[in-house]
Amino acid sequence: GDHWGYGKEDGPSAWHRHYPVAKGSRQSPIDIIPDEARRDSSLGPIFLKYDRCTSLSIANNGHSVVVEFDDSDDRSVIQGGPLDNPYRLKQFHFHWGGKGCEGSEHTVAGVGYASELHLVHWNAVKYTTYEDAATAPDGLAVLGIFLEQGDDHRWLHTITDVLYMVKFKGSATNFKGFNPKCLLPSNLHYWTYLGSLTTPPLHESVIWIVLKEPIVVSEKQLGMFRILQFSGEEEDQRMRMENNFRPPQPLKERILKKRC
Ligand SMILES: CN[C@@H]1CN(c2cccc(OC)c2)S(=O)(=O)c2sc(S(N)(=O)=O)cc21
Ligand SMILES: [Zn+2]
Repeated sequence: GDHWGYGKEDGPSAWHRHYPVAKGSRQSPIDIIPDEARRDSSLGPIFLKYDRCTSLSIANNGHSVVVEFDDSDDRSVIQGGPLDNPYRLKQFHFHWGGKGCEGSEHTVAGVGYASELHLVHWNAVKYTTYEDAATAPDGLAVLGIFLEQGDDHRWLHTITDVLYMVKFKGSATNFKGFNPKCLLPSNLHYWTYLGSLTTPPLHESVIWIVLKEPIVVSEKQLGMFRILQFSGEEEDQRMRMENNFRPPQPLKERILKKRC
């Protein structure tokens, strides 16, 4: 099983022991410095075609809460921006902090948000399976959306109201008819760079597209994420799921880009 986590012994600073790519040349997340982002005239707008998306389930995988989609055809894709073809939506999940402190993975000029939503897509044009795509340099496209603490988010309730059903690691339940379009901010201005999964296996296979505009959610809604447990129901050690974020990694020889 997964022998990694976010604790002192098994957390991000220890991942390199089992996953040496943790010290690679295109690791994620990064600290985004807006003034250093290079304008790129070849970057067009991104298009999210989620209208026919089919959510299937919501689950606690011991690292986050994940909503899985039917990715057996191109019914829900992201395209445009830095992408050469459409990438299929496979799942989305969140990263968050402890009481009132940081929680996002990417930071902006050194400042973190309370949480970060990741919509994971894969290149089904070039690769036959998700697993093949997840190890290819242009295999995945992850859309990152910051969550800022403030007023209640009307639609996030659809998710936070069912978290009690997936409290423990390994629990899952039906979650049909959810369209993540309702979690998007009003404008899709973005930064983009070549990076990796932010969790083991840390594959350097992700084209990151991080939206500039956060969505606003309430402290109460953020608190609902913290009823989740890293641990399974049978384990006697209760481990509240929080601070499940990797800190920013060295940019190295990469250039952060933005649309003109
Ligand atoms: C546990 N964390 C997820 C692992 N996944 C996974 C699943 C199946 C195979 C595989 O590699 C072969 C990886 S994943 O690709 O769904 C992603 S994306 C991602 S993030 N934070 O960078 O957006 C974390 C994870
Ligand atoms: Zn993630």
